[in-house]
Amino acid sequence: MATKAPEFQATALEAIPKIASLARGQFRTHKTKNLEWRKTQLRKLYWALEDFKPQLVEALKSDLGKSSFEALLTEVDWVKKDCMWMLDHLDSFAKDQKLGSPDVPATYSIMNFRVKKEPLGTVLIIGPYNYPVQLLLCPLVGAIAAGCTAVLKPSELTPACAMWTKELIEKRLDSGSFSVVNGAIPETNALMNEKWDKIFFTGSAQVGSIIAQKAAQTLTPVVLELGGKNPAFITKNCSNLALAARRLLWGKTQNAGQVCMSQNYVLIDKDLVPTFIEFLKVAYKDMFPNGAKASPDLSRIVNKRHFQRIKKMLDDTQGKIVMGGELDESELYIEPTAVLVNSVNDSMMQEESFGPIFSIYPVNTLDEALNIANLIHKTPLSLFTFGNKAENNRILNEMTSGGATINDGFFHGAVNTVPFGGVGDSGWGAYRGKASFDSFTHFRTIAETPGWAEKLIRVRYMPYDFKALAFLNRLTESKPNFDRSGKVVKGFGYWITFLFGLGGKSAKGAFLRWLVVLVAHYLYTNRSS
Ligand SMILES: NC(=O)C1=CN([C@@H]2O[C@H](COP(=O)(O)OP(=O)(O)OC[C@H]3O[C@@H](n4cnc5c(N)ncnc54)[C@H](O)[C@@H]3O)[C@@H](O)[C@H]2O)C=CC1
Ligand SMILES: CC1=C(/C=C/C(C)=C/C=C/C(C)=C/C=C/C=C(C)/C=C/C=C(C)/C=C/C=C(\C)C(=O)O)C(C)(C)CCC1
Repeated sequence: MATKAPEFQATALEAIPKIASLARGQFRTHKTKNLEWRKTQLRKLYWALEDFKPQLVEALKSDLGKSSFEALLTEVDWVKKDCMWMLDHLDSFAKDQKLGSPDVPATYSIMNFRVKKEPLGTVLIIGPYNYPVQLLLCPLVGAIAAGCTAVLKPSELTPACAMWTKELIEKRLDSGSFSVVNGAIPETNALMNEKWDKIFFTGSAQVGSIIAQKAAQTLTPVVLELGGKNPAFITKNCSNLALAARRLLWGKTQNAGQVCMSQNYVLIDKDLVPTFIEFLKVAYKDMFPNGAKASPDLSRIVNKRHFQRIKKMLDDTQGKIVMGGELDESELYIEPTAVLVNSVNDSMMQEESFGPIFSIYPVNTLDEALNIANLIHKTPLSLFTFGNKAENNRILNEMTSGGATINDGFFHGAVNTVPFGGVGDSGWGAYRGKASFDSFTHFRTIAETPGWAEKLIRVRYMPYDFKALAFLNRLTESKPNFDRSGKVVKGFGYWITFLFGLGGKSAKGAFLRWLVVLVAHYLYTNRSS
């Protein structure tokens, strides 16, 4: 039986410097460098999540109206899987990486170049409200794996989750190495006044910019996982419009569309619009046979402020609601809603939805769709394509995004082991899978110069000797196979490479090469003078 979450309590401002200093002190003991120590923390986190599961599921219900199905699939079990995956791969990630060819030229191979994976140090992780467990604790898995100590700042908008997270981290993980500071802007500002070795921020672009500016003052590196106005493209060659409608509706129903990577708007060939709307309604009926409000699966909007923000987008639109449209503030309920619009300046195109609503914008051509999408937001977090192969490739080629899914809603972000991150103003850096480990790791290059090699490498010392330099260059410089206009020159080297590439590495290939050599030799020796 789950107990009710402790009442939300912000961490005392004067305690924050001590918490940060303790985490820094714990890092300086060097215990986190030990892989077994890190694994123990990951194992403890796994079991803490398992043991606090009922509390977290209930907290997600009370903070966001999240169903227990989603609470498990996308939050608690998600992070548990992350712990297990990291435990399985940590040894190989943390191992020194020997550097050889092509990184190290053969002439320097005696220096035993290698890359040592070092923890960055003590890091700050700031989380958003929409997936309060997953988006706070997955970065933590990366930080623990890399050997960092960490202070976490959950969103104050999900207070029950914030309080349980504090309890599970501080009761179960190494004391002082991992702490949770609860609170809002003053507490985050107090944290930002401390020196960190990295700040991992997930949230809005507006706050991300504040964090990045403050971090820049102390040259602290930041990862920013931000939002975006994400487009979906449906072309006239879309092979299954019903499936496109169903899958895009999914993107706006999970967590009531409070998913930073779900679509904001759909650019669709104008001839397909009426059928697409019909298919959306069919998919809606399938998912919510008794209406969305009665569904036990649909989350609620996190609070009145966000409810009003989403409602304003609907109030301000000049478009026509073609699916959904019901709102009930007393329940923070917003029905999955599609709005047919005809202007890029419409509120439904210009604002980030971050809720269960999206717009449909009819276009005449794919060129027009690409122009509009690039105009609305050039570097969104995601994009989705529903066209034929050539069109999908064209969209991916002509518009960038943090990640992308072909033929579905946000599936590229629905697997916990592949890298996830934004581009440009939708985010800096990536995590999940190995990227989580890398994100908190310093890749430190080490060289080791043997004493016996002194004579070989003395060219570097003064007084400089140009003859020795010329000799070194002969050994290390490669000749360009291109001329000043950038064209590849097919000289002797090219034909030799071509010849040796003929037929690949097989015996047949070797036979072919010798055949060419013999024929060339025969032709040369028997040429008419
Ligand atoms: N790329 C990604 O992985 C994700 C991005 N997001 C984005 O996050 C936003 C929604 O999440 P929110 O929690 O509302 O984001 P938010 O930016 O309002 O808050 C995020 C965190 O920053 C803190 N914060 C808020 N205002 C601050 C200030 N002035 N100074 C310092 N700290 C401050 C909050 O306490 C919270 O912990 C959306 O824009 C969404 O697109 C959300 C989830 C995932
Ligand atoms: C079981 C067998 C098979 C395979 C079955 C398959 C492929 C099942 C697929 C299940 C699917 C589609 C599950 C969908 C899961 C969606 C998830 C986990 C969504 C997660 C969303 C998240 C984490 C959201 C994050 C939000 C973020 C970051 C944000 O707001 O920014 C075979 C292979 C067919 C064989 C037989 C058995």
